[in-house]
Amino acid sequence: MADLTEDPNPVVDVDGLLNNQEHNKTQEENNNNSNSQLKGKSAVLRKDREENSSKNQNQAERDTASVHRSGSRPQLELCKAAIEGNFEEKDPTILLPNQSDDLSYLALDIGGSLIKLVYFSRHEGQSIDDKRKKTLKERLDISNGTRRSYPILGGRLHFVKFETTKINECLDFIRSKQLHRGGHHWNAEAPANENAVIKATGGGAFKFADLFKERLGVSLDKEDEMDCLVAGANFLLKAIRHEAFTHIEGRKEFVQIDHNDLFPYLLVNIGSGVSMIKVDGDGKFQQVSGTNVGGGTYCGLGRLLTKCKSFDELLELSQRGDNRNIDMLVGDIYGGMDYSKIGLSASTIASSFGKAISDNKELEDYSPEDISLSLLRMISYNIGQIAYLNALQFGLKRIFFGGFFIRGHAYTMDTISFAVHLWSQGDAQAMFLRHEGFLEALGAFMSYEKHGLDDLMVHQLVERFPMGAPYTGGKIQGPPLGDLNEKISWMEKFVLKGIEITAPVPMAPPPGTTGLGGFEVPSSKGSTLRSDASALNVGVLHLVPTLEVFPLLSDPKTYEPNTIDLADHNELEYWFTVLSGHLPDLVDKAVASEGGTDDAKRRGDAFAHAFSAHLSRLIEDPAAYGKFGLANLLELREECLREFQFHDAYRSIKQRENEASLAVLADLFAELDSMSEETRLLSLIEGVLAANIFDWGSRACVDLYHKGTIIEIYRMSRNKMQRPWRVDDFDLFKERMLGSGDKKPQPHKRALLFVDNSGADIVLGMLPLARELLRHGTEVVLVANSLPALNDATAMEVPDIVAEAAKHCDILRRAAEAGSLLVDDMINPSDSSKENSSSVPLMVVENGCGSPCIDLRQVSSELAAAAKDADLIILEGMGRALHTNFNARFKCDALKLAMVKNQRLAVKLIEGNIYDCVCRYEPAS
Ligand SMILES: CC(C)(COP(=O)(O)O)[C@@H](O)C(=O)NCCC(=O)O
Ligand SMILES: [Mn+2]
Repeated sequence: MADLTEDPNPVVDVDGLLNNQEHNKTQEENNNNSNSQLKGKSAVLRKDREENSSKNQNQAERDTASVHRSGSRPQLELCKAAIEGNFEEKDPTILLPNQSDDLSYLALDIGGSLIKLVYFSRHEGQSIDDKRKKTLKERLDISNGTRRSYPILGGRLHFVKFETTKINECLDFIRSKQLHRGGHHWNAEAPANENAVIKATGGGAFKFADLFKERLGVSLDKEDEMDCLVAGANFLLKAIRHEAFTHIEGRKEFVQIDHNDLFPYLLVNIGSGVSMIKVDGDGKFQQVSGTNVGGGTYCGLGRLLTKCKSFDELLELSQRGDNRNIDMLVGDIYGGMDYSKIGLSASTIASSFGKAISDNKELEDYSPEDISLSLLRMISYNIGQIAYLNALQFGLKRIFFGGFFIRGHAYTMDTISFAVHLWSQGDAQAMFLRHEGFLEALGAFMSYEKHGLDDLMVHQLVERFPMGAPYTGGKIQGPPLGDLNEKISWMEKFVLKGIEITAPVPMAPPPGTTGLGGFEVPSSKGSTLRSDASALNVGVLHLVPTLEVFPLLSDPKTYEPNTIDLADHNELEYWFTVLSGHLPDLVDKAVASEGGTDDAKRRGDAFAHAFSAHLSRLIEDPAAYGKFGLANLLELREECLREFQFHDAYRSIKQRENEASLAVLADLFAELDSMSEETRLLSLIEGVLAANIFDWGSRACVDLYHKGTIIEIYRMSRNKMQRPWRVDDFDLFKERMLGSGDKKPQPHKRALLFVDNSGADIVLGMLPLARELLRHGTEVVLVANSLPALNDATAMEVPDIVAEAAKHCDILRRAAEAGSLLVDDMINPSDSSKENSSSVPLMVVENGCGSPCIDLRQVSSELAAAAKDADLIILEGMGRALHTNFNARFKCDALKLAMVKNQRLAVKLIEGNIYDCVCRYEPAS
């Protein structure tokens, strides 16, 4: 498509349709006027439409229902909420008398310095099974009863740490959440149990057993630490896609482990001492070696040598140290040169603390910082070396390191990695685990019977990062922020930091921690590798047994949803700046969607700070939340909105755009019907591409909306359509649809249409295309979001849109009836049964997500079921066809349609310009 203007970032002149007065209108005002403006102006589209406010009301109610149905967060019952105690208090307790308790289960790992908790929570009452859904289930042959129903499925796992010295806080936390009530009974209805038992491991399970009995009335059921360690590691490595990562020269790289090819491996657990365990399977392991030089040695020697009191203090010191002042390096021996013959660089440590032999200095003459770093490296290096030698001896390909010594500390991991690399001559790699600190607690949790956790597969787990969680994996801290008010006041306390991070200043790519093969000084890293900054965040694990891998992916193993890799620092920098720039507008929309009340404003501010804090955290460490692409970032924004109870920020915009578009739909149908089949197909695809311009997530488009009404912009966009598009496989698609010459091809059996935005996009773009497919005898399934994201149409909203559209079109009406879409709104129920049989059905399914993009490894079971008979998929919009899935290959024919509404993406992806279009057709592979 040609540029809308010559300027790649244009202010678009809508074909001279607008007068100056109109230029100043907002989109909302314009849309309200759209009906009258249409009259007589458009040759294509002409129709008045009555106001239908009762329908809007209906829609709003459905939206709310939608949130309850598949909302990914609990709804807080704030009625009669009250602050307990003094309002001026720093962290007042907020009582929520009407909040029903979550069902929760708990396991503990009580170590010498930290208590780790893993607990489960389930929120009830999330499913409404309406008539439409039931019919759909029958049609798609989705059964309910086959899954083994364990109590744990369908909830969340939370990971929390406390310092052991603050065990009272931990007990208060358990009590406040009633985590001790569930015990091992898995029964929500069970009354508080006199003989309740909590699974626990670690020395503290013995030491604090009486305290737990006294304070909470529960007994600790002690589990063996090593059993727990291995069970936790096995679960994580099998169930979390990117649990393991390498850490080389300051760079984390996530490793996808094939869970069928996990065993055997070496697990190195670095606590006070070090255990090395050969793991051969679930519950199958043996300790093969170890060393007494471990975390305790670092702490003990460090304390004697530096007067530091704690492990964290020591680590902090090491950040500012320079081990060259105390270690003897290869260069010291070789006059500054590398010992290249055996591959040792000048900066490699030849002898830890070796300089002290000849320096003729006393302990006080060395800085505690340098001592701490030398010690840390000495111990890490030694552990890495011994681990590798054991892996070699037992023929183990993989070595995973865990234990409290590591704590996500960059230099520790780099040093271990260096040792493994050096001594294996590059054959072996050290790997670390994101949930490293929680292995034993998770293992203790696994030791409850019949939890169902080990039946869960990778695609049934979704990790989310609600506020409060971001720091639980890094700095040790207390309870996560459980309720909304707590979160808001926490965010308010961060206002200063928030201002600082509203416009994140991207940093240069982090320099290597060690330099090539050696040990450079950490001071060169400035703040980029603070010990807490480099720690990985541990989110909340949502266990969603209904998620499935999309069955039409050619190769799910190699499938990567994200097109843009945020590991590329330039990309990260760009997209962070863009998303920060969107924030003020988004907050305005969100607050307005909730009536602009003071409460909504307060939540809006908190949301802005929370999302900025996420951005800031990710700028600091792009790997902090695991492997994170642009699609994850866009989803994080939606999740963050939901967290602050903005369930549908674009609700009214969507409604207005739907109405304006539906008003002209009949005319569009009439015009399309007057065309030849070939012209019509082209016009339909053009229509989809043109209408994809209605995207409230694109800065450029939003600026555009101030310039005209929906219909004006739609017409302008259509008029500018010029083939060839930047990616133009239309002819190929046409041939598949219409054949060439006299040969009529077999129509597709079933098409899945992944719809995108509300308004013109779905009404004037995708619905007419769906209608054409139906006309060809192809069943059509409209696939829409489960939860709102920007102005995307949701699966709850689409049936009403279809019902409205069906009023203007027999094809749609019959197909919708055949697909039982009109069960609630049957236009003429009496004649439906006969026609049902003669029409292919039109159906709607939810996709299982609430994001502008889609990761096809985790889709709803109804979409997976609908996919089984599908031989065509159409992915529409930038989020689903470009940001994600642009490179995805499918087992069936696939059409990817989108307008590129971002200049940088256009350059990067298609070497084109903003508003260029993509029509990529890929026959079944
Ligand atoms: C969020 C989106 C992917 C939604 O696009 P859509 O899928 O609706 O076509 C898109 O608006 C986007 O990439 N925005 C980037 C930010 C910008 O250009 O302002
Ligand atoms: Mn969209």
